[in-house]
Amino acid sequence: MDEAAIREELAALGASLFQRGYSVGTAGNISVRLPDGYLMTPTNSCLGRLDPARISRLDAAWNHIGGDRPSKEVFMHRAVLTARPDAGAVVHLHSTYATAIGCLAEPGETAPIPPLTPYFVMRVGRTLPVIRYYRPGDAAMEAEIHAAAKGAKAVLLANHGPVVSGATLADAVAAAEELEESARLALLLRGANPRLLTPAQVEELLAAFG
Ligand SMILES: O=C(O)[C@@H](O)C(=O)COP(=O)(O)O
Ligand SMILES: [Zn+2]
Repeated sequence: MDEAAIREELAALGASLFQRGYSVGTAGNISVRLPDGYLMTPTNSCLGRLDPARISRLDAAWNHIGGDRPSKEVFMHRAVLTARPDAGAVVHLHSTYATAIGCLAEPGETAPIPPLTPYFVMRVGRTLPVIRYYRPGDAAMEAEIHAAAKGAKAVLLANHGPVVSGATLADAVAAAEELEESARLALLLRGANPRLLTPAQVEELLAAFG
């Protein structure tokens, strides 16, 4: 896919997330890896109304070289995309249920959402490290997210929201949606002692789809 097509896809998927309530106002940001740099949603932009031509362009060293000023979360996205060379995109949301889990979980926890359904394991994996609270845009978050993302497709920022990677932009968006629905299920079933997938069932899924 050429850059123009990726810009169009980014705007279309941002709008889709926004229209279905995964993002409200100007919350959230998305980045996509290119052969010679990155695309990133502009700071203070609404995911529902992205103009493909104004999406921020960064070079391979993460310098802003075109489009509107990039998201203040460059450090967050750089942390994941440098930790995971196979990742092609990163989606950060303030989606309600995942963020609620991020307000309940303790920083350092690695599985704040239990393995309730196969698709969560297939899309997000076995672990979802909880990163301690940092002010949005704080460069200090980069090292902790980078270390955690080496072993996890997604991380959960305490009192802030999820950061999800995928091989492609479509994969990252699908994983972010699945994470949100799994968080919703987990909260719905909180205290109800639901049956979880067994470790052997999780292993089987990871071997087949991980
Ligand atoms: O929570 C925040 O402030 C940011 O993480 C965010 O979601 C939106 O920031 P920008 O991408 O800079 O608009
Ligand atoms: Zn945010």
